[in-house]
Amino acid sequence: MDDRKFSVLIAGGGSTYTPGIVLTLLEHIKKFPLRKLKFYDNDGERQKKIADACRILVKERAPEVEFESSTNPEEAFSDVDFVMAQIRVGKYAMRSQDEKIPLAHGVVGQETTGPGGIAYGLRSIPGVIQLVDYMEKYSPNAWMLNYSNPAAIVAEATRRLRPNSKIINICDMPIDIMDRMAAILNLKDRNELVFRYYGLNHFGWWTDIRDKTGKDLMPALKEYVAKNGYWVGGDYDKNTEASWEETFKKAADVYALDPSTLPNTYLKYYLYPSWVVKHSDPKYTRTDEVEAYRQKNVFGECARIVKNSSAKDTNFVSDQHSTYIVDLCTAIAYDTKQRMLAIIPNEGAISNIDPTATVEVPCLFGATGAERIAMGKAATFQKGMITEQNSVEKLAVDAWEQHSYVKLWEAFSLCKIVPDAGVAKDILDDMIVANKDFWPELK
Ligand SMILES: NC(=O)c1ccc[n+]([C@@H]2O[C@H](COP(=O)([O-])OP(=O)(O)OC[C@H]3O[C@@H](n4cnc5c(N)ncnc54)[C@H](O)[C@@H]3O)[C@@H](O)[C@H]2O)c1
Ligand SMILES: O=P(O)(O)OC[C@H]1O[C@H](O[C@H]2[C@H](O)[C@@H](O)[C@@H](O)O[C@@H]2CO)[C@H](O)[C@@H](O)[C@@H]1O
Ligand SMILES: [Mn+2]
Repeated sequence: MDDRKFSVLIAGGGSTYTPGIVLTLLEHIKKFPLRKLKFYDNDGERQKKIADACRILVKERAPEVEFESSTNPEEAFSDVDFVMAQIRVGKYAMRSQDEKIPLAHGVVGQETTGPGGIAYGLRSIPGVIQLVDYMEKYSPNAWMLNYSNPAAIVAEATRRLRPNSKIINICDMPIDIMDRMAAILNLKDRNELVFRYYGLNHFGWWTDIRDKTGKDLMPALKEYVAKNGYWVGGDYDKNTEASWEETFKKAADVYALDPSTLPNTYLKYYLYPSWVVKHSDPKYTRTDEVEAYRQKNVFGECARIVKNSSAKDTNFVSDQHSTYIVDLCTAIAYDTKQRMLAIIPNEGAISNIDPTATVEVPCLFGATGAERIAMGKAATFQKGMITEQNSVEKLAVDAWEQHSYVKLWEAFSLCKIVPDAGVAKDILDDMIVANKDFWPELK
């Protein structure tokens, strides 16, 4: 370890994830030393509520760290080593539309999946590209870890539009599942697992999981997942919300389709769309839950901290999502070559998939970014699914680049969870109206 200290910018400072990330950064300050912590958001009012509380948190726990919060890109992006990007273009109001419009047509309504995910993608592309451009202008040596969703479409867009940028797109879903796997096996945490995984973001499979002695852990995990999915229960799941409980349990049915691998939970939307629609309330979707619980708790706790001028007794906790991000920064900063997942141009990592596909595979993280590890061939079932879904993601980016109605209609129609091109068109036409302030005008 040398004597460097880092300046970190959280872009999307007003996000519900911000306090958890700040807490994790402070808890890991010995491993990843900080000199500055900065927030940037284009909604100053929302960001201020989080920033006022985090300023107190930082002052109490690490007074040597400078804290700044700004809506001015030059101020925010100057003198920065790492940018953690977590914006939600259109905020929860638009996430709600992404979920409710498809459901009104009997189709899965989900943040990153199907028509909802595509709609969100077309909003996120310009937002994330703008962040990359700010970073390159004001701190050209910085790295961006982007987890603004839908990460698959955003990563395809940055691959095409900013191919040389120092942006790494990431997701915490496999992290959450691997921590569950460790709990199922009575191991300490995900770092005990040596794994092989391949697919697209929110669309992948583990093919091999071992402990550090090389012992195959797949048989025990499969036996458990076949009965319980990734649901651990008890203390482990005491704060898990009902909709996530349903998702973790449904992984048992997803697993049944290919007992040679273990699946990502998001595959439930593609493989059991009718079941998902049947279990959805078109008037009360995940956004309503998030607004009623996570957003309310986070902003409520921030207000409490500000009122008390103290965060000593805060109930904010560091979670898997933020420990993963700190692990990634540490690996890049100190060239540790830690093996973690990234969403990255394929270039042979999955040998029988288009080299220009944007895939999710294990990578070695170090000073030059993420180096993909070859995962071999996708099996027939996976190859078919990946090829179709990756084409959907590519068509969505084509549509945004070319302002093309037809490309977007093709993306909706090709998507596995949309029954036919007629339904696709009906959803698309409603979404064009809802997204008029965000999407390019389609020809
Ligand atoms: N990849 C992953 O695994 C993963 C995990 C968790 C969350 N996320 C993503 O993180 C993001 C934040 O989620 P959240 O639920 O906390 O949302 P949120 O709405 O609470 O926060 C997002 C913030 O982004 C700001 N914002 C929107 N557009 C912006 C722009 N163009 N420039 C600057 N700021 C902008 C908003 O004002 C808001 O404060 C979402 O994109 C979500 O999907 C990803
Ligand atoms: O519906 P939300 O907003 O609660 O979650 C959507 C996100 O879900 C995944 O991230 C989970 C993660 O798996 C879990 O461990 C914990 O950290 O919460 C995260 C958010 O709830 C998914 O990977 C993200 O891409 C989604 O945005
Ligand atoms: Mn994710």
